[in-house]
Amino acid sequence: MPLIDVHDVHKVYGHRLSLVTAVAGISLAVAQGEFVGIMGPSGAGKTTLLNMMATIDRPTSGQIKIAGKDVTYLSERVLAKFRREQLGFIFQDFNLLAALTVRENIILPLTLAGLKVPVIEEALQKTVHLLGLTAILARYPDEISIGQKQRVACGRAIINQPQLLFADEPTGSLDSQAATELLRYLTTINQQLGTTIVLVTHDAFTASYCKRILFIKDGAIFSEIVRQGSRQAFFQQVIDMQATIGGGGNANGPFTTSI
Ligand SMILES: Nc1ncnc2c1ncn2[C@@H]1O[C@H](COP(=O)(O)OP(=O)(O)OP(=O)(O)O)[C@@H](O)[C@H]1O
Repeated sequence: MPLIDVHDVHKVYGHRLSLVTAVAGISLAVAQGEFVGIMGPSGAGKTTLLNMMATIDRPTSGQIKIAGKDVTYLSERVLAKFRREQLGFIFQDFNLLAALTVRENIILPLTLAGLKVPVIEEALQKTVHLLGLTAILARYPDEISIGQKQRVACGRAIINQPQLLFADEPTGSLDSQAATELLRYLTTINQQLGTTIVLVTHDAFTASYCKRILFIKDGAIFSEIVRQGSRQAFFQQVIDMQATIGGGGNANGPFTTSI
């Protein structure tokens, strides 16, 4: 059974006189433990698709199952609990709370869930050890680097050990060194913790860390590539596919030189 099962999903925004079809009948499956990228031109429907899989947005029609559970039409209250317990999220702009320390930001999901201090402390230690954040726990977000900010956001996303981690342009605000670091940590999370990762990106270097990439165009799946050889070879495949798909690829983006 796939961990994520998307069946003929459509998403239409707007009202009768101005309808926008963001997703036009996508079906896909993501297996447990996969590291999947979603790419495609600007406006292709990537974020809409990710948000529907992440239960942040609802399909207009179609069905989405996560671990066999149909999440398509669950109530908002049930979905909020499901997200808190089963899913992790990383966004381009980190979404850290400026008034909280790094430590408080990372443990926030567990504090909100009302877990006991020793349980929180144990989870915190594991997370900060994995992400190399031990030395900066007492600092505030405006006292750390951009790359550290995204690692803190990553820590907050995985502290509840979600089976699924969704990331929307996680390297979009990072320089190439910080991006590389984050991508190595995401690889570790995928390989060591077995966390399934689904990531949206415009960037070929970022995508080259995935094991499989779905290319979306005009709200539909255009093609798919699977990494078989080296990451460098996969990077070239991504660039080639971006050239084929056209419109909005980032083949000359800031990270292409670091390959
Ligand atoms: N809330 C909304 N209301 C109306 N239209 C929307 C909304 N969200 C997205 N759209 C439209 O749906 C289409 C797909 O948007 P989406 O953000 O999913 O694309 P994307 O591939 O993630 O684009 P980008 O790479 O530029 O972020 C676009 O035409 C967009 O303008």
